[in-house]
Amino acid sequence: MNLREKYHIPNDSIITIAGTVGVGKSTMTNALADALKFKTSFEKVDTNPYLEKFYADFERWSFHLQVYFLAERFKEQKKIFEYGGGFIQDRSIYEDTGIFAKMHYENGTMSKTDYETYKNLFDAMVMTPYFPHPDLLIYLEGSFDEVLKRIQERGREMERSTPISYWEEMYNRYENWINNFNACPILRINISDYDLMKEENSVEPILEKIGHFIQQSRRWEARELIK
Ligand SMILES: Nc1ncnc2c1ncn2[C@@H]1O[C@H](COP(=O)(O)OP(=O)(O)O)[C@@H](O)[C@H]1O
Ligand SMILES: Nc1ncnc2c1ncn2[C@H]1C[C@H](O)[C@@H](COP(=O)(O)O)O1
Repeated sequence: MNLREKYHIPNDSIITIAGTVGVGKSTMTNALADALKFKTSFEKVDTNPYLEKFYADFERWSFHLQVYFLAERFKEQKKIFEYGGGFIQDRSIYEDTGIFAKMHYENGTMSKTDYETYKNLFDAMVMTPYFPHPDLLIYLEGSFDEVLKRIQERGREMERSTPISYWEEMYNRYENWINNFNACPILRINISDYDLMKEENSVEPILEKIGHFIQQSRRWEARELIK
């Protein structure tokens, strides 16, 4: 019996990994996809034509970057829809608007007009049949010091040279965002409770929780449909 069957995880599941920059989303995405034999949907950092420019000048590039991310994520959503699920997704589309665009607008590094244009586009895109909400959003959390250490150690120069206050504000916004998030079921996991780098088996307790959560929420959805 494979791990997907062992933990009763449906093969059409869509699982999204959320959390602040550097917390460990990509690592978790790879580990879960490997264990479940699911496909992955990643944010492409190396080929993003705006990201470095954005870190050098938020005001000039924040709108361009948000539109770019939105287009990329929408293409990924469409792909997930067309395959009929079976995906682990690195970062949710909800974070683009709920964290990044909002933060830059509220800090004055995105204009009101640009923010409204972006929000209109976002709302129009998300309200289409191509947009399957995930079965589960796994929220990775940990101490700010550990997150900062991981950003430093990963070594993307544009992130290392960004002021710590930027990461601190993002960290705090994430806490607030997740406490108010209700678009799909959430599983919160603390990064100090597992170590995917050193202990191969540490993915299994996570799979067990995922299976339990998805079973529960699908039963709930089935009951709602009958009502
Ligand atoms: N469980 C872990 N223990 C130690 N380091 C980790 C762990 N998970 C990820 N990392 C490291 O932290 C850094 C950021 O991880 P990554 O998965 O790229 O985060 P994200 O996708 O959230 O930005 C990487 O250098 C990665 O190797
Ligand atoms: N929507 C976004 N706006 C600004 N910056 C973003 C957005 N989505 C991702 N990013 C940045 C943050 C990091 O520098 C890279 C990749 O994120 P990661 O959390 O490391 O996967 O892109």
